[in-house]
Amino acid sequence: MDDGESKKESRRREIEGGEEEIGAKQGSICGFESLHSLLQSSLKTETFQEVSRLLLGLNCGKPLQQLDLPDVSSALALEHDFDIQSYTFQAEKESTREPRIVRVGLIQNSISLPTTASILDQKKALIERVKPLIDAAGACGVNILCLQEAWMMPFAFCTREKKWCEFAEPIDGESTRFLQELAQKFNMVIVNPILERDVNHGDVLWNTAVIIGNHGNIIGKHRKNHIPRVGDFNESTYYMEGNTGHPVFETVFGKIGVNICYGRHHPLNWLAFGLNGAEIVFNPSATVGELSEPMWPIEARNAAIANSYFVGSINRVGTEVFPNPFTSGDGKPQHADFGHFYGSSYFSAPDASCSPSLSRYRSGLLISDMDLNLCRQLKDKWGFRMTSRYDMYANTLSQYLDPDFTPQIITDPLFHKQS
Ligand SMILES: NC(=O)NCCC(=O)O
Repeated sequence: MDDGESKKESRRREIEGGEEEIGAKQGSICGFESLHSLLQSSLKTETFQEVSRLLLGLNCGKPLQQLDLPDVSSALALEHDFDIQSYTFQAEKESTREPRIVRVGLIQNSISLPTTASILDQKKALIERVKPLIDAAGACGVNILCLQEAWMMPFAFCTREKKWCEFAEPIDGESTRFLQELAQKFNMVIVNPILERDVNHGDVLWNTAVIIGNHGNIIGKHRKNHIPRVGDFNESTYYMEGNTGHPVFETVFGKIGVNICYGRHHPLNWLAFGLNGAEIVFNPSATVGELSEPMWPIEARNAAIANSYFVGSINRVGTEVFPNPFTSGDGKPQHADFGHFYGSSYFSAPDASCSPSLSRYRSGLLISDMDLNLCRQLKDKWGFRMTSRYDMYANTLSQYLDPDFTPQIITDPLFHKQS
């Protein structure tokens, strides 16, 4: 048994005998931070390589390479207890275009204070939690960074209590001002997902992503298009479906769009960002294991393939407990937490490759270099835009929207006779 194999064997024994340790790490997968680390530690090297090829795909015919990060970022990760990982997606060399390599970062985090702390203290603690992760991204030269959905608050929408509306802030509010400084300092585009208070339109609320340019300027905003009405996701009690369409923001580092959380279940939402020319679409999310975990590794990856762009998927981590128990009309006993937010942020590429995901229970920073030339290379290879038959679907959709629509069903003439 070589050294690597014996380490794996002893880890396996540790896991098999270590139920206590497993239970102690709430949110772990059999004691591991992620499915990837479980497989890596549990399988023989060659078996793991083959499993990875099938699960994560290949980029330019090779497994995804890891990036070297500066020591300062690893030191920050150690000091502030966060997961940090980095990869690089390559493209084929072209004769007429230089590579367009951009370094992209995703941040997932847990809340820092209990939900019973004062709102001001909770916000301050979240800023303090996220700051070292952004500093690490800055030290690594990240060009575009995206935070998780409504990162400046606990995901309190399960409760339906209106006191949480106090977390809302205008587009140029506290979190934007905090990030504007860092955007300028690190020459970084930052996507800031917030609960927005629209002060110019009667103080209404939205679930919004503010796009901050690398000079600290506000480039624009996008409001969540699809609002969930599933399980404890009672967000429709707080805000309505967005009214900003599918904007793509042309930044100095590339064209980006933001498909906020539940929008990832809607293929047309992904499509519209693609039609508007997005090269990277971020999916800042807040979702829990019981509800959506089997969907998580599929939907964004499928969108990246179908639309020939990169996707950065982010989910918060941890279990958030609220002062008053709630129910959500699903017959379940009243409860005071939302379930476990399973993190697992990851990148997907247009060539069907994807990165391993971040921890299932720790805050983390995922960094990836991506050559944006890969988008057009995949369009040329697969021709999805050319073969898409949009005219046919436009027709079907407009027929469907007619109140007198009848589905196009051709019934077997023998079917009714048989029954
Ligand atoms: N935040 C949010 O939209 N969550 C909905 C649940 C899901 O889409 O998995």
